[in-house]
Amino acid sequence: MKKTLFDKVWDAHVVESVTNGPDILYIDKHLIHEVTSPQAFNELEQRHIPVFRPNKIIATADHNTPTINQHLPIKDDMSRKQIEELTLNCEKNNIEFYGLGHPYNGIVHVIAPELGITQPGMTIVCGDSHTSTHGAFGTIAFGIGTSQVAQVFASQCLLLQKPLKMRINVNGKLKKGVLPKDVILYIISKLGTNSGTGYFCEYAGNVFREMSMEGRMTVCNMSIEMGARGGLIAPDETTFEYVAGREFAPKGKELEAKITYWKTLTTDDGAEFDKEYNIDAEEIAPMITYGTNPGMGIKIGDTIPTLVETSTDKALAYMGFDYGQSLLGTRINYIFIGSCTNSRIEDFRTVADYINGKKKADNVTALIVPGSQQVASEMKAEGLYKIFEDAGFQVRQPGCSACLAMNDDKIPAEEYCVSTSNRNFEGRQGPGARTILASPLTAAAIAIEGKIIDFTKNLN
Ligand SMILES: CC(C)[C@H](C(=O)O)[C@@H](O)C(=O)O
Ligand code: SF4
Repeated sequence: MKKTLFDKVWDAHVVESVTNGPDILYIDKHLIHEVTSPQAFNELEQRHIPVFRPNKIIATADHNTPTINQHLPIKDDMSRKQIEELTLNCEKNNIEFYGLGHPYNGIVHVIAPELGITQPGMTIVCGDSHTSTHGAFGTIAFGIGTSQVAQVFASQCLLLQKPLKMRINVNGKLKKGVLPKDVILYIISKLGTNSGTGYFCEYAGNVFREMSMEGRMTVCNMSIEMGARGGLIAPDETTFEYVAGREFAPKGKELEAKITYWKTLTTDDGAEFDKEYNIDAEEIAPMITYGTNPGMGIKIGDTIPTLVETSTDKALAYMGFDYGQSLLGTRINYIFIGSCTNSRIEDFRTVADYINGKKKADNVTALIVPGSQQVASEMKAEGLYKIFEDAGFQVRQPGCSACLAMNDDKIPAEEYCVSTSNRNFEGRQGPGARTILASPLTAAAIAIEGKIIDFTKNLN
C-alpha cells in the first residue's frame, strides 16, 4: 500500500491497535514546561505511579520567565512558584531540566531542535500547542492536554485516534521580501483557521524543499493556527545537515544508519490524502494581520476585506480598524521580534541585515528576544547585538516574552504591536493590547519607520 510520510512515522510507533478504535502510540520524546506539567505531576503522585521513562523527558522554563536579570529571583510570586515547582518535580523524578541561566535554556520549541533532541521519524509531544514546530524534521509532533501529559509520564504512550491527512503544495518562486512566515500567514488567510481541524498537514513542493530548517519550523509552528493537530515536512539533505553534529544527535555509524532510514520518510507517489491544496508561490506577498485570529491577514498594501460576519465586527472594533481600510500609515509604537515562531538565528540575521546602519523611529519600543541561550550566544558571536543596540532596539534574555502575557513583557492597552509571534487573540500580549502578526523583516522595516509601510518597494 502507498503510504504518506505521516503514515510511515505513525505506523512505526503503533504498539497496539483496537480494530476501528484508537491506537496506542509510543512517544519518543516528551518535552515539558512550567505551565502544563504541575497538574500532571500531581496526578501521578496522588495515584502513586512513578514516571516510567524519565530519560525520554526534557524540561525547560520559558513562559513565566522574565527577560531581564534572569540571575535574580523572579519578582512575580505566581511565576516564581511555577518555576520552583517544575524544578522540584524534575529533581524528584530524575528529569533533565534546563532552568534559567542554564546554557541550554530557552523556549521549548527552539531548544529541542537546536540540541538535536528533535530528529526525523520521531513522535514528540509536549503540553503545548506549538509542538507542531518539530514537524519540520519529518516527525509527528503535537500538543497534548494535561491529562495526556500524565498518560505519557506513566506509560510513555498515548491512546489516539489516527487523524485525517491533508497536504498543501506550494510551488513556484517566492517574491523578494517574502519570508516563510508570510507563506504560512498567507496559507491560513486563504484556507481559514478551521481548515486543518482533525488533520495532520504535510507541506510539500519546491518552496518548502528550498527552505532552511528555521523557515520550515516557522511554517510547521503555525499549523495549529489553521486548526491542524500538526504539520510536517519530509526530511532531506537540509534536515540531515542541520541535525548532524548537534549535542544529542546520533553520531558516526549510528548517524549513517539513521540517515539511511530517514531517507525513506517521504510520501510515496500516489499515496492518498483526505484533502489537498495547491498554492502558487507567486501569489504570496509580505503579510500582516488586521484582526484577532491569525487567519485575518492581508498583503501589506491591501485593504481590509468587507466581510459581513459579526465576529469580524468585534475583531475590528477591538483592533480599532475598519472594513475597507488600508493599514499603511498606521502608527506603531511596539515591535516584538521573538517567540517560538521567529526567534532563531536566521530570523535575527534577517533583521540585523535590514536595520544595519539604520535607527528605529523615536516613537517605537523594539524588543528583540532570542529563543534560547544558544541563539543569544550565536547572536553575540556574530556581532548582531551591536547592530540591534546601535539601532536602538532592546535585546532581552531568552523566553516566550511578549508572545503571551504570562511574564513582565506586556503591551499596553490599545497600543499596536507588530509581532513575529503566532497568535493575535484579544489580550494575548496584555489586556487590550492590539497584535499585528508579521514576519521579522516586516517587523524590522516598521520599527525603522514607526508606521506600517510597504517596504517591498525599497528592496533591491
Ligand atoms: C501555555 C501553553 C499551554 C500555550 C499553548 O499550548 O500553546 C502557550 O504556549 C501558547 O502559545 O498559547
Ligand atoms: S513563544 Fe508563544 S507560542 Fe511559543 S510556546 Fe511560548 S507562549 Fe507559546
